[in-house]
Amino acid sequence: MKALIALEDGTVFEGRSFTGRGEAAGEIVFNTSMTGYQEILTDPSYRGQIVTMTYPLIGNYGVNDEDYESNRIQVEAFVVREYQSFYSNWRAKRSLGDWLASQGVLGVEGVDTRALTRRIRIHGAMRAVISTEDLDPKSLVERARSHPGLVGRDLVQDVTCSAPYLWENGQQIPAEGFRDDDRLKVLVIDCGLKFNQLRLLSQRGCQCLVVPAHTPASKILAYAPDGVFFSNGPGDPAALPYLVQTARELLGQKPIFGICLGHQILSQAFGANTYKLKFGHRGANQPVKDLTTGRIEITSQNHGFCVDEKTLPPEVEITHINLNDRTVEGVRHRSVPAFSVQYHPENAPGPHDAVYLFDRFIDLMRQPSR
Ligand SMILES: NC(=O)CC[C@H](N)C(=O)O
Repeated sequence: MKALIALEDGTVFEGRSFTGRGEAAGEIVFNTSMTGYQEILTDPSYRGQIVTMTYPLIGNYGVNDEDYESNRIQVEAFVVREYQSFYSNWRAKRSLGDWLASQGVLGVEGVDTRALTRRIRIHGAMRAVISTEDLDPKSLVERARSHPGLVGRDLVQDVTCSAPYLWENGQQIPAEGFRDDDRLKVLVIDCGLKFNQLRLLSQRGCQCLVVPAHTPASKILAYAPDGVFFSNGPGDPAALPYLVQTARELLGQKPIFGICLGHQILSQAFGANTYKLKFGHRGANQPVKDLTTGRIEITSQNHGFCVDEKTLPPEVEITHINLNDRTVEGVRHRSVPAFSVQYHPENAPGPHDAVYLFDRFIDLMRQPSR
């Protein structure tokens, strides 16, 4: 079935749906990972976005029961060069196409994804509409132009959990507080988190209580955690003043670790601003330098906004930079226990180079003064 993708700059690409009829709108972005589509599709940070993969062959290892990063497919639609319905992997349970269709998410193949990616790289991430229903290019371009886009939108409220839960043995268990045991208690603020963050904290002996993004600092402190973690999440970090306020109130009270959107929230609590990158960083081989050790790490990334280096106050140190474009990838406060990174050390999908950051957080929580 024919499908069209119309961008706000008037460009129209043609492809074929491999999931039946459908239509979606959002910001169109590209991801350069060669594998990991199951984790990418379930990453809540992609809410509001149509994702295209630069790797040309997608679907050949199917979809399994383990590699979910949240409870549903989060992207608005998925665009590939060549979809492979014949899959082969010992863990696979279903095809990518069946899985997308079962959740009503449009998948389109046969698209010139090199041209599409080049367009986004040159002109920036754009609003787009993708459809099998409306095949009139003019009307689709008009509709892409009237889409609200991401800037100024709080998408966290669409993806955060509705009630607190404990993460125990890979299960989400509704809970009103921590269990009384010897494990370190990590209060996780769910801005659209990826499950691998919980898996890695649990593997390191932490008990994780996940709470909705609107939970105020007073309530967070009443849970008496050993540390607070701000997760990744979708949309514009500048549209989340309530989360910035929470982080500000927690600074100096508890050790804090933030990932991606969590890093952007923490940086704003430090007094910095964020801005939108032209086309963002999305992939599994972004080079980052840890300025505190001199080590280079290859990282997994997915973000379209960034912390403005010029607005960071002197009491905050830049700990990591991106070696492709020198943008800020990590910060830490010089006097209170709070640090964060713009990339995804939970590595799902992606290389494990940055997993040491979870150990840094644990060390911070274990320091006797706290
Ligand atoms: N993965 C994330 O947390 C993304 C953060 C934010 N939505 C951005 O695009 O920059």
